[in-house]
Amino acid sequence: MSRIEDIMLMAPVIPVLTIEEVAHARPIAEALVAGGLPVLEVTLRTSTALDVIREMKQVPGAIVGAGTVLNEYALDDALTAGSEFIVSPGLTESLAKAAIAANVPFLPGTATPSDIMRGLDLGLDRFKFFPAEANGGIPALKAIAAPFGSVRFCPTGGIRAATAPDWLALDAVLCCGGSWLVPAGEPDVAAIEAAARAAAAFAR
Ligand SMILES: O=C(O)C(=O)C[C@H](O)[C@H](O)COP(=O)(O)O
Repeated sequence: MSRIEDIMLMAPVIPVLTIEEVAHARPIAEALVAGGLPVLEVTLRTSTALDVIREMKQVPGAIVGAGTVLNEYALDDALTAGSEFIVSPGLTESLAKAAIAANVPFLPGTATPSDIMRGLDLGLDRFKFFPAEANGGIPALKAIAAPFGSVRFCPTGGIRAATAPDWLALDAVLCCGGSWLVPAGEPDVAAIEAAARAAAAFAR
């Protein structure tokens, strides 16, 4: 089993976190881990993201990765901050080769059969399906995955608590990602833990 698959199987949902305030990092990570979601994707969409990764890594049980990794430079920054896995919205050969060379679990985004074939050529077979809902939702992933029997996905983008179980019911889906667990603003840790607990209980 690849190491990215190990991470994908740790919980049914990977919270996608865009956090502005470094002070929010630990309480949010603690609430998610307490609720049963240890795998945390911190998007590199804020100037604070690398510090957020460093803070979250202090939380026992958290497996902290970087999302929105767009190129090799962002990959280097993410690894220096201690990211334990790397997520990208897309798949470029330069980023994929750098991630493989760095020996870090890597989940690149795919939206089409050609994306998947480029990934397979590079030796990858676990992908994000992004943007999951806007790209046609469950019927699209079913159709796109059909020719690729052993490929597995983490759909992300537009998925919410009410729709995640339907995605998780697909054979091609190992887990799904989403930002719904942690709304923007001052964190309500009780609500985050409750949302995590509900998500952690989703069957797959
Ligand atoms: O930043 C990235 O690397 C992305 O690929 C985008 C995120 O995965 C989605 O924005 C999450 O989608 P929502 O759950 O609909 O908010």
